[in-house]
Amino acid sequence: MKLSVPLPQPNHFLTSSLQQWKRLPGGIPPARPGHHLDRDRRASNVGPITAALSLVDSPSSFPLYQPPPAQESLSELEPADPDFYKIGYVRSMRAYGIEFKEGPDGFGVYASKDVEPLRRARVIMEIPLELMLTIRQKPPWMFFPDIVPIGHPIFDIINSTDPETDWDLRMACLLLYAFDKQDNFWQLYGDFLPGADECTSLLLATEGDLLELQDPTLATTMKKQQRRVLDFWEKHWHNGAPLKIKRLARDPERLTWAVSVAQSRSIGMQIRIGALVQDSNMLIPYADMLNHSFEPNCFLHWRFKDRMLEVMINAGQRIRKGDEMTINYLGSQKNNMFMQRYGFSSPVNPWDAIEFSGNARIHLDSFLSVFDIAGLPDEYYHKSMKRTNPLIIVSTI
Ligand SMILES: C[S@@+](CC[C@H](N)C(=O)[O-])C[C@H]1O[C@@H](n2cnc3c(N)ncnc32)[C@H](O)[C@@H]1O
Repeated sequence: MKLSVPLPQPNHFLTSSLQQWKRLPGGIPPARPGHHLDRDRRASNVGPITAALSLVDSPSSFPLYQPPPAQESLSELEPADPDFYKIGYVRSMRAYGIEFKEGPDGFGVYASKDVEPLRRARVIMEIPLELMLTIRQKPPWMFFPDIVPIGHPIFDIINSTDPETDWDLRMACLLLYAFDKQDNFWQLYGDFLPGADECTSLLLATEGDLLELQDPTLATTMKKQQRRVLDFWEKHWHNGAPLKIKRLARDPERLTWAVSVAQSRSIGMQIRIGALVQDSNMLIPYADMLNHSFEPNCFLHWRFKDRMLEVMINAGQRIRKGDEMTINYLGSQKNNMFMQRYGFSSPVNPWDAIEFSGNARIHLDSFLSVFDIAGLPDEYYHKSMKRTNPLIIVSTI
């Protein structure tokens, strides 16, 4: 009999280090301890990046966030210049009524005020395209913003990847390149990303950790994935590689960390740039702080007209101050898929089924109620079939 039941959550990866994170005034995530880059040095290099945090309690002193002098409401947003990226103008990220802080699942996004249910979805974050790392899913590879110059050797490395399977390697290359590129926003944002010791991704797990999963199939899959990343590093980061490649990932651990960030924080999305609709992989700063729920109160929406990613509260959703804002990462996937990509599983995953050796597939809920298993958390007993919340709604405006 083959059982597929929720795996234990590997929160031990997170808990010890998370205790050290302190909330700054204004609810802005502080830089994580032990981050790999020198924040002060980079802060002095990066001039034009700002984040407008309307409705957040109070401004933070962290240089990444320079709130505007006056508070703005949604109706007062200035129209965006459609050519902003051509002229190099960097727009701000804006947040409304939320704060970023530490919670049981690492950093998360929390409501800083009550929100009454509205008939229409309501914006809580706006993130402009030029702050994201975006790469087209099919060749010819295109990047937004166009940070990789054609002649740069990282472009050849990206070009060598398998278009079908290696989106995460491409994104990791782009991320490492962005960290290295002078004045790039990601040099600052890197301080907000979890370090290798904080990331729950199983790509970073030791052999012993993988054995503890008690899921040989998942352990084998993860070992193959670790090998794939290592092979990629050995192929491109060899002794003869140019210095500008070598310094991006001096050791394989650095590349593995970047791939785990790519896997656990990026999303696939269809965006329209000009007349072209592009399937893209995107790392979206600030939105990547949203944790997962099977009953999310938010969703992501791409606003075509000014190339903004909006995080929106579901229409009709009541929010209480302090509630965590969540999205559904994968829709109707089982826990092994969540474990594989994000390094966590959920005891309330409505899509996890118990498989028997015959043809029968019994939903976990039915199994638990039929056999009246006692002593399990209440969450196991929920009966309602969850609706699938689409992660992204692409506007047709
Ligand atoms: C996109 S990031 C979200 C922000 C992250 N919590 C942080 O500290 O930066 C995804 C990671 O958050 C954690 N996470 C998100 N949702 C979770 C959940 N429902 N249960 C446990 N961990 C979760 C996992 O470590 C996952 O790999």
